[in-house]
Amino acid sequence: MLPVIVVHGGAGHIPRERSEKSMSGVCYAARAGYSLLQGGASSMDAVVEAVIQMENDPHFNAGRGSVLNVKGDVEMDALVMDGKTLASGAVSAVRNIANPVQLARLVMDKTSHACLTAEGASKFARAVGIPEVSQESLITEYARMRWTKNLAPDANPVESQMGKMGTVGAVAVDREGNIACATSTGGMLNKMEGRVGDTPCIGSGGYADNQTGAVSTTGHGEAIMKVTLARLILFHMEQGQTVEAASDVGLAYMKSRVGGLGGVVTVDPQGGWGARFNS
Ligand SMILES: NC(=O)C[C@H](N)C(=O)O
Repeated sequence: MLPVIVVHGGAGHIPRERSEKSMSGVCYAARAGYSLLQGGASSMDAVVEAVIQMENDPHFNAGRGSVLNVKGDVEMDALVMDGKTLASGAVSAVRNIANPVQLARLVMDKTSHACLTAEGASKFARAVGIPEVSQESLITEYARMRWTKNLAPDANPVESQMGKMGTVGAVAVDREGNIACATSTGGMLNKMEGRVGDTPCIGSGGYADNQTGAVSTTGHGEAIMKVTLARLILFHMEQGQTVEAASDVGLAYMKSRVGGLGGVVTVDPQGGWGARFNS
């Protein structure tokens, strides 16, 4: 079958001066993943490659460019899931690495666990030879500026969170019909130290199942977790809804039930795809 990849760079408000760079960043990532798929690579290889490209791009809230926590530090979450075996790997609250999605994949491939967190994740990264990078190298001037602005007494927390939804993710179906998802984020601006969002939690930040499809989510993590948004959308697809309808129903439920805003990219096993948001 013809392979498909769909990527997202978050569903928040993008300031006009950053929109061109965000657009070219997602296009570049989609092309990088798609050229692997065209060469016969697996959907897992493709989604990881696409997400690495966006983690390396400072215009997104993932890897370099991540938002800062309350202490002004970067702590990142990432997830991968393989729809053939339902294997998954994740890292949460991890520091000092450039590509958390790569580490999430190694958790899946090289451990018997589904998620490693904080210092344990860093130790694992060292053990498998992932180079350590300085916190400074992950922090952009823009992230620092938003953090400082958010500390001001007249800051508008709703406005500043909406600007911070540039989590990245991808879903893909390869030539063999295997499906995968990957999601990576710096989380929410000003989050508490150690806060873990939806992104590394299977069913919330993403889900992939060859029998139904795959979803990668972005938005307010605490709301996404309340409704397990990715799995909820796949449930509606199992009930016969199209990719787009199921995505809209899931997002609408999150909004009406818990007031949550966000966005998703979704694929089905036939290569049908959707990119929907309510933010
Ligand atoms: N930008 C985002 O999508 C944030 C992410 N979902 C989180 O809550 O950590």
